[in-house]
Amino acid sequence: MSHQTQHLPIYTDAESDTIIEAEDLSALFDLDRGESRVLNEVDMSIERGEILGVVGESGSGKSMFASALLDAVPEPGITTGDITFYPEDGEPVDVLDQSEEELRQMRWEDISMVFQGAMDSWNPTMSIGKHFEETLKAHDVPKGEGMERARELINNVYLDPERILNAYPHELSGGMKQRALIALSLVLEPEVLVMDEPTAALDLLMQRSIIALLSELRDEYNLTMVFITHDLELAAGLANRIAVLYAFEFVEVGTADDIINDGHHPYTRALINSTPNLETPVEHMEPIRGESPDPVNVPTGCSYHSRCPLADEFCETNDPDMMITNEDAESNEVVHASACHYWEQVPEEVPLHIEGVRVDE
Ligand SMILES: Nc1ncnc2c1ncn2[C@@H]1O[C@H](COP(=O)(O)OP(=O)(O)OP(=O)(O)O)[C@@H](O)[C@H]1O
Repeated sequence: MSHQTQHLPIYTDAESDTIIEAEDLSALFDLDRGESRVLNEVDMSIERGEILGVVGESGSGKSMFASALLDAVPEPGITTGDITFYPEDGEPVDVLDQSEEELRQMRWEDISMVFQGAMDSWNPTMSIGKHFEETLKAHDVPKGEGMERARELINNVYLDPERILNAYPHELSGGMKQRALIALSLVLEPEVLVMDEPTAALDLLMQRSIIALLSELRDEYNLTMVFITHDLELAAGLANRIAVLYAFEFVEVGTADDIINDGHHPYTRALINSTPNLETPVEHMEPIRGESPDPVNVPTGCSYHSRCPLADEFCETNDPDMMITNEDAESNEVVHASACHYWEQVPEEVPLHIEGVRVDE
C-alpha cells in the first residue's frame, strides 16, 4: 500500500493549456453554530477546450465551487485562495482581486454562468429579444452585430430565431427556455461556460438533447465547459474529465472513462452503485449508507470514513491528500488521482454492481 501523499498536482504538464486554475479555494460562512466551510481548500485546474464534469451528492459543495470560480459566492460568504483565469489573448487575471465592475464584465464576456434554476430567471415582462439587447447594451456591444450573433446562436440551439426573439418567457416550454438561456449566455463570446445543473428541471429526453447540444456548441465555439451535476451518468455522457466532490473537497479526479470504469475512491464507486440506470434492475441499486457531512462539523481524518467499508483507525485520524493513481507514461501528466489511503485496494474491495453507464468518448 502506498502512503505517498501530495497536494493534487495542478493537473497538467508544462505543455498543457490551462484556462482556469484554482488553488486552495475555500468558501466560508460564519454561522451562529460555527464556521461553515462549504468548500475546503480545493485545487483544480481546468484545461482549455475541455468539458469538466463536477459531480457529488446534494449539499457536497458543487454550487459553491461553481460560484467561487467567479467570486460569486452569495453574501455573506467569504471566498479565499487563488483563482487565475488565463484568457486566450492577454495577461492572466487574478479573479479574487477584481473589482465589482471588473467581475461584472468578466461574468458574461469571459466566463459565463448558467445557474441552477436559471431557466426561471427570465424577466416575465420582457421578450426574449429584449433580454439579448439589454445584455449587449450593458457590455457596449453594437446591437446590429450582437443580434446577428444572437440569431446564429439561437439557430444553433435548434430554435427559430424570429419566433424566440419575439416571444415572452411564458410562451416557451422549459426546454426552449433553457436552450434560449444557453444562447444568451454565449452571446458575448465567453471562453468558458459554467453550468450548474442546467438540465435538472427537464425530462429525460430533453436532458439528452441538451447534452448533445452542449457537445456541439463546445466544438463550434471552441468553448471550455464546467458542467455541474448530481447525475454521474449524465456527466459521463458529456465530460472529458470528471471531478468528484465529497464533503466540500475533491476526492477523485480523472478521465470520464477512468472514473466510471476504474474509480479508485470508495465514494465514487458507491455513487455509481447508487445511480439509477435503465439497464439495471432496481434491486441492484445500493443507496449510499449514512449521511453526507454537515459543513460545520466535518469528520476528522478522511471525511468519508464513517460511511466507508474500507475505513480503519488510520482513516479516522489522517486526512488523505490526493494520490496519483494513473500517470501518462510519455508526458507524466496526471490523468487520475484519488484521495484515499487505500486507493490500490478500492477496485477489488468495492465492486461495481452496475454496468452500462455510458461513456460517450
Ligand atoms: N447562502 C448560504 N449560506 C450558508 N450555507 C450555505 C448557503 N448556500 C449553501 N450553503 C451550504 O453549503 C453547502 C454546499 O451547498 P451547495 O449548494 O454548494 O451544494 P450542492 O452540491 O450544489 O447541492 P445541490 O445539488 O443540492 O444543489 C451545503 O451544506 C449548504 O447547506
